[in-house]
Amino acid sequence: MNIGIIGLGKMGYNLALNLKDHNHEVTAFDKDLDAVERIKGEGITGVASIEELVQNLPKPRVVWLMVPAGNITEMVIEEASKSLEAGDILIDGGNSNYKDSVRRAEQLAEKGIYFFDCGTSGGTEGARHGVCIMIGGDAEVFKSIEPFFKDIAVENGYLYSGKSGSGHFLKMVHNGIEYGMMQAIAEGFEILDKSQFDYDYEKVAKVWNNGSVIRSWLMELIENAFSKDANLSGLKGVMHSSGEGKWTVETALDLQAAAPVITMSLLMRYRSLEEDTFSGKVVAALRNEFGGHAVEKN
Ligand SMILES: O=C(O)[C@H](O)[C@@H](O)[C@H](O)[C@H](O)COP(=O)(O)O
Repeated sequence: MNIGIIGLGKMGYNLALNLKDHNHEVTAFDKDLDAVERIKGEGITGVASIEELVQNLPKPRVVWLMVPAGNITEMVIEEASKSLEAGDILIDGGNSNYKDSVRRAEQLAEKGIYFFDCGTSGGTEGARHGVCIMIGGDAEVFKSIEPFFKDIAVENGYLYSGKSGSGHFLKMVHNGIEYGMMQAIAEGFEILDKSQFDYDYEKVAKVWNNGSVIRSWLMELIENAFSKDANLSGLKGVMHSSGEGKWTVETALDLQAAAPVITMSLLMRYRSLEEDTFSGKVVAALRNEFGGHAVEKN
């Protein structure tokens, strides 16, 4: 089958190769023309514009976006929708906010274009060799593109989750869970690190990965990280976030769903971005005022 890929970053590039491995005819575009040149070297058709990509595909066209969520996705969809026609299919495989996906599906439907919001998990390795995908959009049209998902996903690794928005909503909650799981693992190692015992963290992660209740891919990844840097001393404990955790917490609040673990793990990420905090100074000052407790000064 034919498919166009827009966005040849780490995820898009690997997805394009994964699709090609499964004998799909891939046409690829990225504004970084070096990436286009590189993928041509892999035997994939590379083009110099979105318009050319659309023209290169047989109708009804299937175009998969793999670009950063937010403004870039918005601009690329606007650009692609100028060339796409009624009956064509646009898949957003990025981490878009589900509310944007609901709106985009409605706007594109006015032109007869089918939009699928597609949460893609598994990192770059997953994109290359077997991904996990959650897909929202038209149930009937989904059947026509299901072979793509079946081919590039791991076994049982794709789900048609329902109407537009449901794919990105599911991915958002998945990422919220990811925040909480990572934070719990991190806190466990923090306690070990502050204890009187002298643990080898790589070995700890390894033993936990063999038969324990908390064995997991995340534990394997941290085992791997400890194997490269035994105490992670080369890293700063600064935890950035790209929005999905925040949206999960906002959604939980809107729905009055109690989600303390995910919420706290998001707040820990924000806290990690600051060297010192004003709130900390305020509490220190209050303790000093009412109890004469010691403060540390700059
Ligand atoms: O399932 C996945 O493969 C991940 O969830 C991925 O999609 C995520 O976007 C990034 O790992 C960063 O997310 P944060 O920047 O929010 O931590």
